[in-house]
Amino acid sequence: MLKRGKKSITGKTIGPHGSQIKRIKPQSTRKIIRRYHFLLQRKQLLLRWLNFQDTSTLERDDNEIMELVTLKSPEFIKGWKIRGDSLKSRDLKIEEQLVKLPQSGKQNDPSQLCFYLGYIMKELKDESGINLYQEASRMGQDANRGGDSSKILIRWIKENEYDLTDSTALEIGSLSRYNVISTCGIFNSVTRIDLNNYNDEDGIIQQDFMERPIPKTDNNRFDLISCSLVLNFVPTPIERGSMCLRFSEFLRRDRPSYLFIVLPLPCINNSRYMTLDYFTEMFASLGYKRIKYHEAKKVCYFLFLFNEDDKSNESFKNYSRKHKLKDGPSMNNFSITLP
Ligand SMILES: C[S@@+](CC[C@H](N)C(=O)[O-])C[C@H]1O[C@@H](n2cnc3c(N)ncnc32)[C@H](O)[C@@H]1O
Repeated sequence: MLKRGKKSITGKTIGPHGSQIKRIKPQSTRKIIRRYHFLLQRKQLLLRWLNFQDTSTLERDDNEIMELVTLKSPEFIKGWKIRGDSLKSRDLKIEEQLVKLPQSGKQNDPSQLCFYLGYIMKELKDESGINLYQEASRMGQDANRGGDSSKILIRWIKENEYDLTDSTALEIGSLSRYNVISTCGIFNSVTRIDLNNYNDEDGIIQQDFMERPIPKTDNNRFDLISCSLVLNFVPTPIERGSMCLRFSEFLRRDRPSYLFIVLPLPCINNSRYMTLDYFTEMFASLGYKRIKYHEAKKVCYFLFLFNEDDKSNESFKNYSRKHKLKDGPSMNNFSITLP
């Protein structure tokens, strides 16, 4: 019998559960994921510097942004086209300039910034770019590399004997129907959604959580939402806040319901604008009580119990802008602001 990740008789590498997927080495996995997040961050920085980051812009999609930036400067198109369709070699000079952007950026003339934006948006848009990113994320979840994060969620549920009889779960940012949340047999059904499903993995609905229709009755709400490494993927603090606010629309109110969140550890322990206490208190204002927390080497896991009656409109206003909580040269700026 073939084991996961072993070579088949034809020499092709077999991925989880027999699917044929390209294997990516752990170092490359990390590089791809890091670069993707780096490009997302630089895109936001450029949009801000080019004054496209007002609240109305948040509603705009990439096509609209492209039209607006092109009107500002045709350099955007030059940046977009510079690499043509050659996906192998990156433009190292531009990549270097992008790294130094925070130091040099504001002095650059706007058309140069538009050029960089064109380059970045093409890189991000490229289907094979996102495909590779998702594949890298999926490889990161491989059992040989520690497994997917729902493993710890299910351990907590079993250890604490949470009653989830006849229950349903929603997995946001799902990359595989074989994650432990789906295979553990605890849930009657697991709805899996992701913005992209380029690998056409069966059983994952291609859907933006922010566009998912809001259920009107508890029968259509979920007992548990799992949101692993998704909030950090959402580009701006206010969009992250909107996502946090929206979770409760999908959680049952007639019996205990749960929210499981996983974040890269530096979002919580090395940000100027976020700490463990701040995150916990922000969620408390939204009606969530933290019942479990675990820090691993690189990520941290939260399990919250939701209670609609604990929502406090007054206190959640405290989180509508970012507060500098700490400072230091090597800290990041991860933050969440509630709309
Ligand atoms: C880093 S991957 C994490 C995947 C997996 N959950 C894990 O823990 O490794 C982030 C995923 O979140 C998805 N995502 C981001 N925003 C989303 C949204 N608004 N709705 C649905 N999926 C979203 C992305 O498409 C991406 O596949």
